[in-house]
Amino acid sequence: MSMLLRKAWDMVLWRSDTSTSASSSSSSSTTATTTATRFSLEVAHSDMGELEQLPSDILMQILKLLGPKAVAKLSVVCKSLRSIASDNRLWIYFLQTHQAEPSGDSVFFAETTLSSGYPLPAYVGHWPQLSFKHIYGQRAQVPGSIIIDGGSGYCKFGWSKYECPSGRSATFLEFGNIESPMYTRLRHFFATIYNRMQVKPNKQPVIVSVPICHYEDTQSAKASRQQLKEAIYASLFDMNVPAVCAVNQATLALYAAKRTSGIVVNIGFQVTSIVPILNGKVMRKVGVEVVGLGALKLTGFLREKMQLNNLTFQSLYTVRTLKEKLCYVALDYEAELSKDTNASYEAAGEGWFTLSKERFQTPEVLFKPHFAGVQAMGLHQAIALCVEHCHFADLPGDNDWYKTIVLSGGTACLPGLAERVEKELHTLLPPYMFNGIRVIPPPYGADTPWFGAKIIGNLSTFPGHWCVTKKQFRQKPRLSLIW
Ligand SMILES: Nc1ncnc2c1ncn2[C@@H]1O[C@H](COP(=O)(O)OP(=O)(O)OP(=O)(O)O)[C@@H](O)[C@H]1O
Repeated sequence: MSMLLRKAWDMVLWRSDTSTSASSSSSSSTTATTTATRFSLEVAHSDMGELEQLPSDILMQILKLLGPKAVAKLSVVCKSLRSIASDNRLWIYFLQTHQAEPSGDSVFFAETTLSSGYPLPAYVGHWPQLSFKHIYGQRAQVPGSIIIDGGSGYCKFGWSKYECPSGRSATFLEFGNIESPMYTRLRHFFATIYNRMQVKPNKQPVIVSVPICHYEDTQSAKASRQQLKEAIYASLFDMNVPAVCAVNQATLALYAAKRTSGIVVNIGFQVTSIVPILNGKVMRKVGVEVVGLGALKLTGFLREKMQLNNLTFQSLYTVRTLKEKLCYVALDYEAELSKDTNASYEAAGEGWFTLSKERFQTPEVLFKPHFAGVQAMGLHQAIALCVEHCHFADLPGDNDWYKTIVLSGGTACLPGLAERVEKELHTLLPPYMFNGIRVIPPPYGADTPWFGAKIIGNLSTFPGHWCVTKKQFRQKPRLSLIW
């Protein structure tokens, strides 16, 4: 293997030498002479020699080890090498290993669907042939952007070129309600995040994600949304951020699932929103359902159950951890009650805890809010209602656009949730509405909207089509922005 690597490396070095000599000669002689020299050099080295004997998968492994720069040089050595060194699988591998992309599929989705910015193209008639080698090169030129997913409970922040968020903070505890359009609060919030990332605001574009709020299709809700938008843009531009892209969390979660249409069920910190989205646009006219139940309620419910069972704990953080580590959603609640469901977990600094029925009774609150004293419809009923509204809205285009249901939010990571939602929808909806429905668990766990933002931030066309610059904002503050 090392011999072969050396041989491949020699080819890279040879290519570097010839390109240097060719370019230096081009400055001193005529174009015709340079072309002739280059041609003869290439003919002389047009075979792959021993490398040709190798099975292509072995050769592919060697190229993977050489890395993208060397492979790009090799691709001009000869025809056979050009073909293998341009193989999309190889460049998908480099996109994953050198540019921290989660998968080739998400790059393909982004470049074919999101690259021309918002509004998204309504219908892509045929999928174009993409060269991932070309995309790799273009993406290498794109400056990294800052991503701030300002969840109402927990903020996740980091760099688009990194694999995952680099930090988190408890938004509500630290900054209060960032959905209320208070300039000073937002300015403090953003300044603190930039400080924690140790980065100057004027260097990179920023992608900001905010929870879906003021969701009604009324004039006053529209005015509140506009006010919040303007406060976000004004606070960031006053900090000299060069360009801002603000998208709501639900739309980003849909992009993370490689979709542009569907229903996003975001189980948030205090409320759950069920958001129909068509071609990247929130269908407020169809109706966003909001249920007054979120992560906080579930933690509170488990705390009460533990207190009733004389399980003592020092901090609410322990209860939250037990919820995350031990709770799950029962497929059949009644049947689960008769099973042995004991399980234990060692919470840091507090020792071992054993939970039993609380493990599935806690998430059951989502389906039976009255368990927690909340008067609201269950999650499944709210989703079914949204599906009905989408069906009868009879919007132009694909009739089944709403049949992909993407779960989002930390609570949506509870094991068994997608299966249970699907089962309940099967019972609640007539077959012509249910057939084709697919419920997808959060594609990137609790950080799903952050990853949706990363997909946008690493586009080969970013920031061009997605961002608003300070100048644009100052000239036209009320321009219709992505929300
Ligand atoms: N694996 C898990 N299982 C269950 N709950 C989880 C899991 N991971 C995180 N959570 C819970 O998710 C909650 C935080 O959710 P999330 O980060 O989505 O909130 P948020 O983005 O601030 O909400 P919002 O959508 O209102 O802005 C916490 O209560 C946490 O305990």
